[in-house]
Amino acid sequence: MLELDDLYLAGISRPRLQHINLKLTSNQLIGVIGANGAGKSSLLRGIAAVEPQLKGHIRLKHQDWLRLSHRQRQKYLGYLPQTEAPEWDIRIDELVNLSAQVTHSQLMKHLEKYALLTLKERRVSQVSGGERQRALLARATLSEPQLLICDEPVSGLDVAHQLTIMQQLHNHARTHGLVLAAIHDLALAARFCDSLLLMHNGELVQSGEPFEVLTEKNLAHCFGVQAEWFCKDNGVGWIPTPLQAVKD
Ligand SMILES: Nc1ncnc2c1ncn2[C@@H]1O[C@H](COP(=O)(O)OP(=O)(O)OP(=O)(O)O)[C@@H](O)[C@H]1O
Repeated sequence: MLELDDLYLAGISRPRLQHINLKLTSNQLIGVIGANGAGKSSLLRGIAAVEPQLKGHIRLKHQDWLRLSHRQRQKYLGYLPQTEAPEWDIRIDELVNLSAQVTHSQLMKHLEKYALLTLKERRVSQVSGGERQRALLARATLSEPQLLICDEPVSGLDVAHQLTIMQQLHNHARTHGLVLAAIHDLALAARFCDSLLLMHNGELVQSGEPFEVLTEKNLAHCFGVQAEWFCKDNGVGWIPTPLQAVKD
């Protein structure tokens, strides 16, 4: 469904993205992982076509994605940037329905799915950071996009909402297409994602099933930690330890 061919994005001291080649099939939830500054947002912004300096080729369903008009891309794309502070202090239901413009009953159903029904009449300035994050994700998914790109969709959410949102992203992938999400919580990524893309210094170090990627070697090289993993029922957890002693 999505093909990335030699993506490159220049940076200040080093390229933000280099030599990114990848083919992704539909109906998958793909987690993009890596340490701070690894290039996760750069990759997602590049695919969302909001990085004008990006070099290389992207094909979505065999179409030259970067050459489509903004309007043509909007038919396929839902994008939740890393930090989006809404420009207008509008009501939550207006914010969610800003781009898709669905019917009242469709909107209510969607607000319920994202636990926003009781907040729908509040203004953006009258909700918490996590509630606003849920509203922005609800906005990105309202048109049921075939390509959904979310930059840290669960950062700042409480644990119950993290689990709900990860399950919804998984369901979205199965029903509508491809979902790419940058995720810092590796246990959540391992539990819900079909595949992981591990970024380091602007390069794609490895892609594959979660525990093919979350190896001792990769965790040490890309995150500077060693890890002990444990699985119970359908949950996955880990205890990371820094490789270098923390200085006082
Ligand atoms: N506009 C920019 N111009 C030049 N370099 C940038 C720009 N934005 C980010 N960078 C640099 O590009 C590299 C990758 O940044 P990016 O935001 O993609 O990382 P990330 O993996 O998403 O990190 P984080 O987990 O901290 O959000 C970093 O070294 C960063 O300092």
